[in-house]
Formats: sequence, structure tokens, C-alpha cells
Amino acid sequence: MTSAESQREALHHIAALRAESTAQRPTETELMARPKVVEVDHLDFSFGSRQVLYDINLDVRAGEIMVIMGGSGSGKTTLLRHLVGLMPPQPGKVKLLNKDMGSLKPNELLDLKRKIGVAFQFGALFSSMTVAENVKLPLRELTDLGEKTMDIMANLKLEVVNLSGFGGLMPAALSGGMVKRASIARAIVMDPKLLFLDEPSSGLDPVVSSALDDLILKLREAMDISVVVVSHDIDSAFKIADRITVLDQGHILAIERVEAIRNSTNERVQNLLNRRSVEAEVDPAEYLRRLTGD
Ligand SMILES: Nc1ncnc2c1ncn2[C@@H]1O[C@H](COP(=O)(O)OP(=O)(O)OP(=O)(O)O)[C@@H](O)[C@H]1O
Repeated sequence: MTSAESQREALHHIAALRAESTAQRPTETELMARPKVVEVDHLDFSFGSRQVLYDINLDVRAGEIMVIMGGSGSGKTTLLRHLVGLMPPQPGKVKLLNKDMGSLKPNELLDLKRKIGVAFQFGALFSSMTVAENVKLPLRELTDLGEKTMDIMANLKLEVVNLSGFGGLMPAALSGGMVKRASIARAIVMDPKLLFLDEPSSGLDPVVSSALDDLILKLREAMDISVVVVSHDIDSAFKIADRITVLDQGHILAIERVEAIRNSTNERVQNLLNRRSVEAEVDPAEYLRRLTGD
């Protein structure tokens, strides 16, 4: 894509993000008719003698938001790291955009990396560079665009995530929610087909977290991307997901649409949902204290 095309596309994204969201969840039939953009086939993984993933099979469809949930230590991050190519590739186990991650030549892997965006837990911005420099990193590493074009593209993506004008600041000057949005700007700066988000709402209060959910939904709509989100946050998963994958001690317990997970009769799925009410319920008095700083 030329830089002019890319800029035109970004302006189109900004206009779409400003429009009211009208998206409905696709039906099961609609979803299953779409091509697979992620395919995991009988994936096992062990750290030394400790097996942490057991026979994982899942797919993500074009334009879908798939949320991967599970208790602490259930294997979510390990699975995500396999999906984005950070674990030793195993032929035939993980395919992204129809490419087998385990049998790509280095230049093919680079080509694939240009089509995926990743935002890791805690935002993971480099504290020694400005927000705009952070957003430009993938462009610097994966393209040979000129400095001016990179500046324009970074600024457009900052505008997409509502951080216009904050590019010159250092990450330490941003709030938690702004850091998350900046890391999303970095993840989408190459206009990826696939976006991976690791715990986007961790550490955020419910209001900021809900705004981030809205941003993820609108990004999917405006950019026509598929999104895989690893999350502990059940409310967020119910809001944004088309389907939810539930991991339990390295095993897939369920891959279902939101309503089916909500109404699941599986005791372990229900345990996970109920744990939310104990672990994640916000005490209104505590929330008010945090807001007012008292
Ligand atoms: N580098 C490692 N070496 C050995 N064991 C590891 C390593 N990384 C993770 N594990 C173990 O693998 C299991 C799965 O970990 P993983 O981080 O994927 O879980 P998770 O579901 O993402 O957990 P959390 O929600 O707490 O981040 C855990 O038991 C963890 O202790």
C-alpha cells in the first residue's frame, strides 16, 4: 500500500469511528460461512516436563472478535504467544491468514507480521521514547517509509484512538487508559488484518475499561479487522465478543457464542463466571474514593 492510500484509509477509519455503531453480532451461520483467519490444530505445549496446553483446537473467523478467557495460569498467554509467533513454531499447528506459522521462510514471516498487530499487557510502551515514537516503531522496523510519512501515519492512528495531540508526550505522562489506547494505536499503525490484545482492560477502572471496549468494537467495524482478545474481564468479554473460548488448566472447556457461555450448564464455566462476582465486583464506595482521590 502506498502512503497516500494508507493516509486515505486512515481518514476513512476516523470518519467511521465517529459514526454511531450499528453493528449486530453475526449469527452462528453467518460467522461459520466466513473464512478462517486463525486456525489452531491439535496444539500441545509443555514448559520442560510441565504440560500447559492440551490438544487446543480453535478457529477465528474474518471480522470476528474472539475473547479467550480462563482463570490465572490456565494458559491464555501461552496460547496467545503461539498465535503471534513468539513460541517455537510447530508445523501444522497454527495458521494465520492461511499461512502455516511452523513452515514459513523468514521473508514470509516478515510479510505476515506486517498483517498482524499486537498489544501486550500493561501497554508495554517504551518509557524512553515519546508516545508518537512508540507508535511509529512497527513502521520503522517493518517498512522503509520516510520519516514524514511515518509521522503522518502515527498521528492519524493517534487520532483514531482519540489521542490526537498527545504524541509528543512521554508515556509516563499518560493515564492508564491512555497508555492502553496508545499501545492499540501502535498495534494498528500498519493497518493489520488481525489484531491481538492481551488483557486490554487490566488495571483500568470500569468506566475507562468500558470506553476501551467501545473503541475495540468500533475499530473492528471501521477497519474490518478480526480481533483476538485475552481477558480476565467477563463483563468486557460479554460486551465485545462474538465467541468466547474458555480455557481451564490448559484444556479448552468451551468455544461458544456469548449467550451460550452466559447460559452454560457446564459447572466449570459457571464457576469461572461466578468467580467474577466475587473477584471483580467493584465496591461503589471504593470506586468513588478512587475517583475523588480521597
Ligand atoms: N516460562 C515459563 N516457564 C515455566 N512455566 C511457565 C512459563 N510461563 C508460564 N508458565 C506456566 O504455564 C502455565 C500457563 O501460564 P500462562 O501465563 O499462559 O497462563 P495465563 O492463563 O495467561 O495466566 P494469567 O492470567 O495469570 O496471566 C502456568 O502454570 C504458568 O505457571
